[in-house]
This record gives sequence, C-alpha cells and structure tokens, in this order.
Amino acid sequence: MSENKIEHSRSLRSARWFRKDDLPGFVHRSTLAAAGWSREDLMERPVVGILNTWSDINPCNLNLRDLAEEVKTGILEAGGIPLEAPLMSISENIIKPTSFPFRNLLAMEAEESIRAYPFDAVVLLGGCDKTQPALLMGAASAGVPCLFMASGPATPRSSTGGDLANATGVWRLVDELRAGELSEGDFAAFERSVMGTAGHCAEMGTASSMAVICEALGLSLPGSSLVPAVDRRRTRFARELGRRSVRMAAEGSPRPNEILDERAFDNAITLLCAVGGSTNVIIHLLALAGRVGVPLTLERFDEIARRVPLIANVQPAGEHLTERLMTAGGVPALLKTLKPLLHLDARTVDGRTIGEVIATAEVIDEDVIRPLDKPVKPGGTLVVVKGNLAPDGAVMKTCAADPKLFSHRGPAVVFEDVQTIADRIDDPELGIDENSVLILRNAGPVGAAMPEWGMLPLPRHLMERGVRDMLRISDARMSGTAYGAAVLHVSPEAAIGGPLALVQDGDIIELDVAERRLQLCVEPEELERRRQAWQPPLSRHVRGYRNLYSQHIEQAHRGCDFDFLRGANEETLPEGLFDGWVGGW
Ligand SMILES: CC[C@@](C)(O)[C@@H](O)C(=O)O
Repeated sequence: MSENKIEHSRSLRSARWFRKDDLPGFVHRSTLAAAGWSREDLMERPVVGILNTWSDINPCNLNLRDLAEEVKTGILEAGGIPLEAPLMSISENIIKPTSFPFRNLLAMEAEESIRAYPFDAVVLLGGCDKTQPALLMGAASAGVPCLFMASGPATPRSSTGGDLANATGVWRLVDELRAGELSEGDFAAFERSVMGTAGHCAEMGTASSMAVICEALGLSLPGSSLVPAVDRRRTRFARELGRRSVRMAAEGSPRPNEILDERAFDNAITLLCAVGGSTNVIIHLLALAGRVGVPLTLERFDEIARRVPLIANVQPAGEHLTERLMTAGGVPALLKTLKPLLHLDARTVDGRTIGEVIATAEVIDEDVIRPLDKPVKPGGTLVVVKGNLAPDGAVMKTCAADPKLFSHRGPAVVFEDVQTIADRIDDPELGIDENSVLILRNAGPVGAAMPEWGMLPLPRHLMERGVRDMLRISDARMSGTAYGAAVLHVSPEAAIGGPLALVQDGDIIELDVAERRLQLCVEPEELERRRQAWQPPLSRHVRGYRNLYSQHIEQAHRGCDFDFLRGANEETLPEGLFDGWVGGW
C-alpha cells in the first residue's frame, strides 16, 4: 500500500491521532494494526469514514453493505484508508411508534462519531427516509468534508400490471379495497409482490425526494440518486464517490458549510417543487439549514413554489416510477430544464458548479421530464398556509390533491388521536359527509413525535359513493408517497396549546389556497374562553430519550431539530499532547 502515496497540501485531521511519536500515537496506530493498517499507511494516507446505516431490518438500506465495499474500493484506488462504521438504521415501515424522533438521535450519533474519530472526510450511506437527513444534519454540524449516497429506489413488481409504486400503490389499493372495488385475494397477491428488491420507495416519496434533493444541494455525485438499488450502475457511482472522497479528505475541502449556502437551499427547494416531492423534506431542509446557519423559513418554500411548475411526471403527483425519471435524464436533466430558476454558481462535491454539471445533461423523454412551458401542473405544487388555525404555518402538497378542495368551507369533525379514527371513522353517528373537515390533533412533534398520520382515512360509506378526497387537517406529517387534500404540520401544534387544540366538532373551517389562508371561523372571545379552559396533556415520557425529545424538540416550522443542536462546531478536539488518551513517553 505505502508506495501508493497521495499528495496532500495540508496537515490532515487524522494526523492528530496517527502522526505523533507519543503514547497516544502508538496506541492509535497499534490499535488499527489489528485492522491491517501499517504505521506508514496511517501516517501518510487520508482516512475516510464510511458511515453506514445498513441493517437487515431495513430493506430500504439492504444494499448499503455491498455499496460500502465499492466505496472502499474507490478509496483504496485513490490511496486513502477506508474505515466503515455502522450507525443506527431507521426503518420507517417497521419502527414503532414512528421513525421521526430517531432522526435527531441518528444525527447526534453521526455528528459525534465524525468528531470523535480520525476521519479526514466521510461518506454517508443512507436510504430509508430518516437516515438521509439525519446523516446530513450530523455531518453538517461536525464540519468535516462529506459526500452522500442513497441506497437507490427499489424495483417493485406489480401483481396487477402497470407501474404500481411501493407505497403509493398500497394507499391506492387500500382505497379500492375499502370501496369494495378490489378483492381480498388481489390485495394479498400485491402484498407478496410489492417489496421484491432492496431499495427505498420507487415513487417520489420521502426517500427518493431526499435523495434527489441531496444531488440538488450538491452533496451527491451528479446523476447518482435515481439509479435503482439493484442496478449495477450504482456500483460505478459508489467507486467514484470513494475516489472523490480521498481528494476531499486530502484537501480538507469542500466542507459542508462551503456547499450548503442559501443558493444550495434555493436550488433544492426548486427541485422539490418540480418533482412534486415529499412535504417531509420541508422539515428536513429547515433543520439542515439551522445546522449551517442559513436563515431558511417556511415562507421561502412558498415563494419558490409559486414560480416552479411540476415538470417530473412521477408518482404520487404524476404517472411514472423514479426509474423512468432516471432514464429520462435524471436529476441533471431536471436541473437543466429548471436552469432559469436556479443559482448556477452553487458548488457541488464533485468539484463543479451546478451550471457546469448541467451543461452536458440532456432530457431524453419529454413525457417524463416536461419542458417548463408544458408542465404536468403549473406552479404552486406545494403551499404554505397561515391563519388563526396555524399562526406559524402549515403545508399542503397541492399537486397531489383534488383542486375542488382548494377553496373549501366545512364543519370540523375532530379526532383526539389516531386510535379513535381507526375505531370510529366509519361510524355513521359521526355524520361525516364530503364537506366535513377531518381534524386530527395531538400528533405533532411534542404530542406524538409527528408520525405520518396526516392522510386520514375517508369513511367507507363515502368511498363507496366514489368520494376520493376530503379536506384533512393535522399537526402530523404525511408519507411522501401519499396524496390527498391534507393540510399538515400545523404549527404550533395542539399538544403545546396551538389553536388546533381549541377546535370543536361543528366549527366552520375555511381553507383558501389562493390566499394561503387557513381560518377557524370562531369568534376571538369564544376562542379565548376555550383557551382558558384548555389543559395540556400529561407527558407520557418521564425518562430516557423520549423525555429529552419532548423537552427540546422544536416546532415543525423550525424543522423539529433539538433546540441545542442548531449550529455547528467544527472542531472540538483539545489542542496539545494528550488528545483524548492520557499518556506520554
Ligand atoms: C411508507 C412510505 C415511506 C416509508 O417512504 C414514507 O416515510 C414516506 O414519507 O415516503
């Protein structure tokens, strides 16, 4: 190995572990001798950490073990030392009660792992929804150069023919089942076939949205994010990523805050709107911006969304799966189409600007990546609404909702928790009709750690009559794969006394998307009376992580990070001889 030396112009971060002729240096080098590394290797080569969220229990991330091997190959080829470290794997589909609180836990684990170990750069491997933002948030705060690679979309097999996506397909078929249009047998066949490969949801759910957003932010290799998990072309990207990481490790640049500036966030939001991406990404981008000191607000999402049409014809807002988006040209082609709306001088980890990346991109299929003047849907694919029901804002993915509900007035039917919905949604006694506004509360960050409950089910009797959308309002999140007129992330949430807590059955609610307004039509005096009578729910979490969570979690309009995690401190290693290990010659 040692003849394959790479030039680096600066003192490496890892030198503080390995280049000292003292007892700590001896201990660090001799420890890694057990992993096959010589004194010369450790003294001369840049070290790249591979933070891997692979796990058997998380099939979205199942291929990350193989991809990590490919990244290692690239790192070795370029003369670096690859050191892989497993981190918590968060599987949205399996983890209970919801994956969301663990995003911040993994972010802390990633940040502290990067800081505590001798990494000169890190490769972040994520897949299922929360692993992606968590790794980015941790790496952004740790400040060491990083590159991201997602596991890639799965390749779902449809038992019913057509492009049936992993989760959007589930929601559609559940609707059909409830409406009596699909047999139990056909539904069971779907269960057996839908998750046949590794990889995350193959529509523009949260995982695919986060993956393409990483490319737009400049943190992933251009063109890499939509290659399916089982496609061997992902291998090539993994090796290239490994090679590039060594260069970044040697140069100590670019650091996350050199990539993640206001231009990068604007570009990412532009792409999010153009692909009809997940509302969850809004929360993740707000949290990430908080880590690097970019003053991003919900209003910025609305401002950008107004001018960006839906150009990606991909589910849940369009027709196809993400594989078609890749063969149509992928993210570089999407960005090329969006060129007049982007900051072209934003930097990327591959060393080029976004403008340079898209110079060679090409749209191959204009049905899948539409031109700006022939979009799938015009601008305003997601909106931020405010009013006395959501003083700090709420969001709605309008491109996946029935426009008939964009200007709606109807009586509230309030559910205190999700179990009551499950028990009572079909109960005719509730008198729900298609004009009713279904409300779920106590599902916000403090109330229930914000599960993906926002697409409330519709009553069976209405579904049987062909009703497929109704206005639903909650302080919960919604799966990126879901659809419907769901007003989400209402802030402040009910559990801390937000106005959602004061709504009563029969109150009139008014949504006006054009005006971006969400109003509870109740007199201020009456609301004040209800506020005086309101009692906060007792916290169920008296110890451990969930207790820490409910005490420090911020509201949705600020990204649900912990208040003490905002910002970054790039290096906290003590100066001097005894870095972390006491001893000397
Ligand atoms: C069920 C679908 C998931 C797991 O992808 C979801 O978290 C999403 O937001 O897309």
